Amino acid sequence: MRKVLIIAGFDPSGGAGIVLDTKVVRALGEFAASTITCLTVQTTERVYDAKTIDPDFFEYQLQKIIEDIEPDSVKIGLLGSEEIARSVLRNIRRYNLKNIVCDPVLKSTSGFEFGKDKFVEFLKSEFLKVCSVITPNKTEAEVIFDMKIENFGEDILNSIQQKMNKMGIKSCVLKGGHVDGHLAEDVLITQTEIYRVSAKKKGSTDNIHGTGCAFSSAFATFLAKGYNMYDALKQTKDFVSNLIHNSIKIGKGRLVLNP
Ligand SMILES: Nc1ncnc2c1ncn2[C@@H]1O[C@H](COP(=O)(O)OP(=O)(O)OP(=O)(O)O)[C@@H](O)[C@H]1O
Ligand SMILES: Cc1ncc(COP(=O)(O)O)c(N)n1
Repeated sequence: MRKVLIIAGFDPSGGAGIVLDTKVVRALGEFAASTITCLTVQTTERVYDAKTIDPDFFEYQLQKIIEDIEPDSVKIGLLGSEEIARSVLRNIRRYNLKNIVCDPVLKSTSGFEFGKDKFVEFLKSEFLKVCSVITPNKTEAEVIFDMKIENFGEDILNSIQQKMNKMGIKSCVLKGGHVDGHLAEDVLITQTEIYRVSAKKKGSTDNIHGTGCAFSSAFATFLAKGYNMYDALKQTKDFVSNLIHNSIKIGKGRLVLNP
């Protein structure tokens, strides 16, 4: 069995974060271990508050679990602070971790801001370049690449590719759930290639949450299984689209995925 290490935050409603991530890895037949970066007060309606774990304590759990399970891939979700991000970076280097999928979570679907300016600058200048692939949504990509992204036209994608090369970012999947249109299109941009996948859109993206978390944990699981980037993306897209089309209402707010 393949082992996926989840580094992410805790959402008590189970709609996002580590609870959803571990269910995704399990649904795909592999084993998930997890380290918690941050606790949230959160329901299907909104995020009320978030508190990052003490950075030394976080690093202690991270190192012990890496030494024990030796993961085949890593999914990074909500980091929540520069200190936690620095700790993750240090240990990616120390243990020479591979197949790292980073979902650069900056804001929840409901609008809660998880990252402040210094944290974002650290991600852009030092953190994202050590990841195998990053999976920003439209808003996160606009912050990371410092540009407006109205659509996934050739000019915009070429400009992102140039910026990635300058910043040292190896690969990026731009997720298009929040881009207008009747298709949910995502684009994998590597240093040399641009590759698109799409699926039928269901309802309003703003009414479902956890899609980005499920996407990055599925992607990390397919990399752990040995798929290349393109095949991992195709498999992930099918898996997540299916979850979205079968999303359920468990509380008073948004629909959630139920892998
Ligand atoms: N309404 C939808 N119908 C079908 N697929 C969707 C829909 N919304 C998003 N997707 C797909 O779900 C995946 C996640 O994309 P999205 O842009 O929603 O990420 P996100 O904003 O980080 O998610 P979230 O913030 O909800 O966790 C992508 O593959 C995207 O194309
Ligand atoms: C612990 C945690 N991690 C990530 C998200 C982002 O997910 P979403 O954008 O669907 O709210 C979240 N709300 N909570």
